[in-house]
Amino acid sequence: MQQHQSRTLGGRPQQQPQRLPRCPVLRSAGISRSRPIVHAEPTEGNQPDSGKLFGLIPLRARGENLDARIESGEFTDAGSTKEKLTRPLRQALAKEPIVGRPVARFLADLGRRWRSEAAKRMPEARGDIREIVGQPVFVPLYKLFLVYGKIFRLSFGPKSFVIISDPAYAKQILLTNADKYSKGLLSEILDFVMGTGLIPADGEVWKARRRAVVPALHRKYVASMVGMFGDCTVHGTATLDCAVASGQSIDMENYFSRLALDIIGKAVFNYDFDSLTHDDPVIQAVYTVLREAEHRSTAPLAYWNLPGATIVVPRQRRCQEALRIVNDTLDGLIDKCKKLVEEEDMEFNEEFLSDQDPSILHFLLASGDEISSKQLRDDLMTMLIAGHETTAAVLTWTLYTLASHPEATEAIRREVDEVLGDRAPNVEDFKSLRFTTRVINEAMRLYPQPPVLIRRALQEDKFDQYVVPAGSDLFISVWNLHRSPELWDEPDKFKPERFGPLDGPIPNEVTENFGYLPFGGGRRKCIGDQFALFEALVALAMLVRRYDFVLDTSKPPVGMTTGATIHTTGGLYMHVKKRDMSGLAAAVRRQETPAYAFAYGTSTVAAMASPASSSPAAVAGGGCPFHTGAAVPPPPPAAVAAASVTVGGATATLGGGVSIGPSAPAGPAGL
Ligand code: HEM
Repeated sequence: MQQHQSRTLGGRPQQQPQRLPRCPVLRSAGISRSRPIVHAEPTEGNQPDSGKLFGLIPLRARGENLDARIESGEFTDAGSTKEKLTRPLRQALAKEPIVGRPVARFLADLGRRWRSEAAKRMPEARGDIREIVGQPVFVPLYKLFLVYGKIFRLSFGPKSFVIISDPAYAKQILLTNADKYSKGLLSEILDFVMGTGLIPADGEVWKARRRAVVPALHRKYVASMVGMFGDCTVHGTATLDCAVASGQSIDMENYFSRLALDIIGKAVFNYDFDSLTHDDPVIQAVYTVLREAEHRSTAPLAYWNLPGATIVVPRQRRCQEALRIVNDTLDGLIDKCKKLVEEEDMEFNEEFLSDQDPSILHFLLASGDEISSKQLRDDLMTMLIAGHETTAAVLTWTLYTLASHPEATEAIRREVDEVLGDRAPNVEDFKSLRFTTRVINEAMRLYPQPPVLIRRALQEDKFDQYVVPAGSDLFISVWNLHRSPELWDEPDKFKPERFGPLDGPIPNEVTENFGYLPFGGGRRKCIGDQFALFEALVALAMLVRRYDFVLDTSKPPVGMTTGATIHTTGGLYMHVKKRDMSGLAAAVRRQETPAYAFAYGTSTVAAMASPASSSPAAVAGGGCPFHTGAAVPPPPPAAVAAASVTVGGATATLGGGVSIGPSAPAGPAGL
């Protein structure tokens, strides 16, 4: 790897980009409909909110600045400057045999020493933060990786970060020397929402919480969740059917965000957000808090720590209010579950699971784990956030990728037709849904969630010749690892076959020797990896089998922006059509009561073919929270004013806006 000199990244001010609301709920609720000016294919990104404060350089200009400077060779200047400066003198002296040659030899020795010292100094890019802020951070990091290689320091004034893009170094940080690292910056950023939950916690607290929480995701629990994934997916098809009937495109990123929220709410604390069919203050509050966590992870100034910021800054005031709503809701759920535990007559064992409430919260309380309500809340909040955005992003980018790979879509369908037919998957089916799993594995390689893992060195550590002092902040760029030309053949191409024969092991950090980290690795590896993979698999298998998804080309191209996970810049708008299954054998299209209906009782799979989904009300499309701002205008109010449609457990009153009635008990055929 070459040695490089420190450089200054500069930027020129240009026009200010339009702000883009990233919250799917806000977007779908039409609170702000602004669209980004600058759009990029998903190798670049768009301006998040923070770009407005700290940089006036639009994305393209920023990217081009960096590209132009890389091309100019300024970052590839290698070796010792002193050695280079003295080289012409040495060459001139070498021509003079009496005095010149001995001096030249002396200078050559010195030059060798300078070069070897320089080789021990880590390559360093000095920058103007404006060239990085405001675009997805992993994009410039990738460009710099291609020039600087597997380890380099990125410095902005007094701040600096070590960027790691090498599997062996990643393994050292995550596995072999894991006790030398903490979550550092991440704990500071997430403290306001996760406190000492598993993701930000370190040391003894982390050990204790991991010991307590991991057993809750036992085999039987995950198997029962698979049934719930199917139910939630089916519930969500009402919304897709609205889109089919109306002909309007639908923001599938928003859709998956809501699906994942509904699932994680039930899985973690047995709360039915039902965000797929309605909006309410709790859902809004959850999204406000999520967006704030992302905002804080991308903002270069921790202004919220300034005295009075939470009172004076409107955004921070809103965040405090949202936190209060979420905390109150969680406290209520904790109290309710405590009462259930007191009243129920269930013996606790390591596979404890209650039909009435199979949540992780129930397991934790029934286990007799003595923890404060605050710690419990921190744990629940952590899992809510960790398990929601990630899975939603994986589904979003998988579907996006499939849109340009019809052959993969067809292969998924063949597999699902054969293995499942029209029923939802159960946990046993995963052994057979191998190609579909590979598609998700490959989409997670191309779009890792999160794209960067953050650590702080608690002690000095060494990576080959490079010393990283205690206190250093390190970014393991999973994006760089997953797209490294040294590790992958045609790294930017979607090739699910790259992981070998389908009957081989499911790729993970061990099979790929830390070159593939979809769920991290080592002792802080994701505790929800199986849960999440099953969740994505159920949703993808069921939806791709039943619907055709086609990108809405009338919308701006899909670009990337980032918070904790990779978001699209303006939504993933797709036209949805029912798949033509007329050619399929009737036997495959049978409806049956699935064996998975374990913990969440009523299965709604049979409702997939319910005529209610094509009722006039559904055709109107106004009941979908997704369609409030869609391109095709809703029907005139008079036509829909009195219409109502029952969607799963909620009655949606149609009227051109999001006006959703309270949950009403509806049978499985409610769809
Ligand atoms: C596709 C979905 C998911 C992806 C891509 C994902 C990814 C990750 C990654 C990369 C890490 C490691 C972070 C680090 O080392 O800094 C992690 C940790 C974690 N994940 Fe997930 N995750 C997903 C779903 C879930 C779900 C569903 C849950 C909960 C049910 C969950 C709970 C956690 C927790 C608690 C941690 C912290 C573990 C620790 O530090 O001990 N994740 N996840």
